Amino acid sequence: RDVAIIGAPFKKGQRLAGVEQGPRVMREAGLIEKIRELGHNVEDRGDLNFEVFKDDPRNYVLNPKAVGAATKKVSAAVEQAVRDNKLTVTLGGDHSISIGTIHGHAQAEPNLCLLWIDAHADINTPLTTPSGNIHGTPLSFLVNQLKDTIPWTALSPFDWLKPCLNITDIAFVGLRDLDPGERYILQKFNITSFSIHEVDRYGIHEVIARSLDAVNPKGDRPIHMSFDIDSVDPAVTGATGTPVPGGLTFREGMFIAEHVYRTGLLSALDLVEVNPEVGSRQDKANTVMTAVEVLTACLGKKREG
Ligand SMILES: N[C@](CCCC[B-](O)(O)O)(CCN1CCC(O)CC1)C(=O)O
Ligand SMILES: [Mn+2]
Ligand SMILES: [Mn+2]
Ligand SMILES: [Mn+2]
Repeated sequence: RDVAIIGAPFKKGQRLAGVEQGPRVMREAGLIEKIRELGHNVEDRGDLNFEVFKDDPRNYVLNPKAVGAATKKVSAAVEQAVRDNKLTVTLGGDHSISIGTIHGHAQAEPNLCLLWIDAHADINTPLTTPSGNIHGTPLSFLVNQLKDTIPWTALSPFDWLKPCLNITDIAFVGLRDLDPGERYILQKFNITSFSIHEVDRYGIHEVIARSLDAVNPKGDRPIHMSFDIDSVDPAVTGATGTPVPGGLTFREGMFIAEHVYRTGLLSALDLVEVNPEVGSRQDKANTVMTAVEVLTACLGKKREG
């Protein structure tokens, strides 16, 4: 396949500095070359430039202008790459960028299904978010069934955005830290979700197989996978903004990636929330290495020695 890499050095979906360095540190770890070594024709489309907004007062959520403008750019870039028939990889940056990656992907592939690999559901609405950080809310902006929970007129920077996902198109893997509003939404809509408890109970193969069976039963839908590095255990990936103990092992993360690659249906992929300024130097090295390994496994690298 032809692969396009898009850098989204974005941090305004949350409060910590450093997550905007994600694309740089993943490239410096040789990501592009490692993907090329797999035989792919890789086009690095560089980093998107995001407009800075001086006055960006909180309006339910933090940095609405910055996030609205940035995600609009991300959407256009991902849409173009998918239309160019590229397997499109977007490097974050915080998880708010997925408002753009999924919207853009859906313009070109309306029948997509979504795998959300994360310690968190990121489905708070602007009214339920406990932090105001948009990286905890991206799915509420995208899902048809939640469109009436968004104060669209107040959030005019998002007026370009039309919900494009059915809540039944989503499967969560790795959940272990939900807010009350999120728990309510997951239960109300009976969303397919496999927490770490289920990973322990069924094993990762069964969990990813059931996830795909739920959202792509006929194996005929393009897959969008949004991989938050904090889905993996912080002992392995401590360089991230919202670490939660008891996450996926390195091997479980790799298994998810390998299994999704083998469907042959992966169409767009996000790797987000790598923050090299959080934790120790060892945390940074481990986190960047894990991110790069997961990405190359998504693109066909096999653990066979
Ligand atoms: N659910 C959180 C975390 C979002 C993480 C976004 B990411 O993209 O990294 O998945 C808040 C989580 N929770 C709030 C209460 C605290 O005691 C513990 C953290 C939120 O701020 O919405
Ligand atoms: Mn290729
Ligand atoms: Mn997370
Ligand atoms: Mn996330």
